[in-house]
Amino acid sequence: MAAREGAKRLGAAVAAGRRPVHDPEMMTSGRRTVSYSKIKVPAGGQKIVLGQPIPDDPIVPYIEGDGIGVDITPVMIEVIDAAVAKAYGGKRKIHWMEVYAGEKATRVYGPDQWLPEETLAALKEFAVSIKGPMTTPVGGGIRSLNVALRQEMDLYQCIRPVRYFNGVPSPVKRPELVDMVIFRENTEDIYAGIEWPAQSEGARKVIDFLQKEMGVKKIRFPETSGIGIKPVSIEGTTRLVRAAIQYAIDNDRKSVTLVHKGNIMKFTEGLFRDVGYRVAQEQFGAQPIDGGPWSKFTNPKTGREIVVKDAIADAFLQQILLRPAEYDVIATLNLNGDYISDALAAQVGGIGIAPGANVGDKYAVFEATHGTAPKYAGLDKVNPGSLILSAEMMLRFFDWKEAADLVIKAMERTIQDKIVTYDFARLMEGATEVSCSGFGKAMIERM
Ligand SMILES: NC(=O)C1=CN([C@@H]2O[C@H](COP(=O)(O)OP(=O)(O)OC[C@H]3O[C@@H](n4cnc5c(N)ncnc54)[C@H](OP(=O)(O)O)[C@@H]3O)[C@@H](O)[C@H]2O)C=CC1
Ligand SMILES: O=C(O)CCC(=O)C(=O)O
Ligand SMILES: [Mg+2]
Repeated sequence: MAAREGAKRLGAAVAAGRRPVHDPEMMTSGRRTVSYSKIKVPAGGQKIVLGQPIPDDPIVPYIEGDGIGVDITPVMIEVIDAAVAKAYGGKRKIHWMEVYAGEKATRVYGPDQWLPEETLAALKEFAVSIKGPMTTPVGGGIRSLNVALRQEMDLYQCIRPVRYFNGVPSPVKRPELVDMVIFRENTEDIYAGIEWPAQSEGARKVIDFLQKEMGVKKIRFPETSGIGIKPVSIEGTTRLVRAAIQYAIDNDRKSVTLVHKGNIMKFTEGLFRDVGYRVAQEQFGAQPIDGGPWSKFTNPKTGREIVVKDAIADAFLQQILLRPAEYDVIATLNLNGDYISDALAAQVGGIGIAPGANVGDKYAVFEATHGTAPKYAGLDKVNPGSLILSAEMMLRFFDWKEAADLVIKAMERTIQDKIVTYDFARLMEGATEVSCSGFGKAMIERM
């Protein structure tokens, strides 16, 4: 079976909250094959093998994360353990296994060990994991470890649902109209990290090549330009758009919007749009509406219509504020998806409750949308909601629906009782402000 078929199913399964069907080619060995130096594999618990039923006692690796990782990760674990215990009375239990990346890895493994090999090996061996945020310095320094993980593990779908919880303070009048799921391409685009600093030998060589070999005359200041390359492929676009459309089918959604800047970047963002429509037409039987390019097809599962349309990114950013109800599933490129994630999260109360999952053919790594918020690190202050809701997505992937529902119910009740962290408290009348761990406790009390 083609790997991309496996990808389609795993991605759709994560997004739809179903476990993937049996597929021998997606299986890793049921036995332990790797020995670890610093990672302590729990004595109890079993490895998740994709394609087989999720065990009742899965081992789940987690990366604590930099900055506020130290605050939110233990709270997430406490809340998820409580939900699982309450839902299954001890019949099911996650065996958490800490693995190291980012600043903590440099403390455990030594200087410059930001993403140790055994961490990557463990994330692959145990297939499904969750991570806190990791710091990326601006300008120089190490490249993003978050992006590196996505690329190394080929986690090509970044799935970020954006929905409103009643009672959350929002800067818009009708936040409840926002109900979108972003499918962000996660391995290509300008995020590939192919770039050279201004005045470096690399930049000079590339500029020289462009000017002399390619006849490029449009580099305004060639002597002082940094250069970045933006690869966008037919394969990468096809698999991402296919996953987004499959999600729309599985979840009875109304539309899939391809968001791009293809009027300006014709052969990258424009390619994304064109290939996106082609996928809809050739793989899902979509037919052009009024001569196209918007297209539609009948959802084979529900008989309802799904429209595939596109929007240019700048216009899209104003439309999600003015007419959010018109947008549903969003498929977009890496950089656009990064911007859109935070912008949409703000409409429903901010990145304190914005969850996500990175999904590929063989592995899934769940993670919040936000970063390390360094000024709050270690203060037990920030909202743990994003990471808790990312773990809730993981529970749905396990098909542990009862536990996932408990997490959502507890989140709703806690917010409705106006027990919130600082980010919501500062915008709400009559709220009780609690700490990060206090919010977790309040959630557990309301399960
Ligand atoms: N996937 C990842 O691991 C990501 C990592 N990063 C990295 O994180 C670092 C910091 O990035 P930065 O641009 O400051 O973005 P952050 O997302 O870390 O923080 C920006 C602001 O968002 C608010 N915020 C973030 N998290 C929470 C939370 N849990 N609860 C409440 N409010 C929250 C805070 O707002 P306020 O100040 O208003 O209180 C915070 O100052 C960078 O190194 C960046 O590269 C960034 C994004 C994703
Ligand atoms: O990797 C980083 O530091 C930032 C990534 C990011 O903002 C994101 O994935 O949303
Ligand atoms: Mg981001």
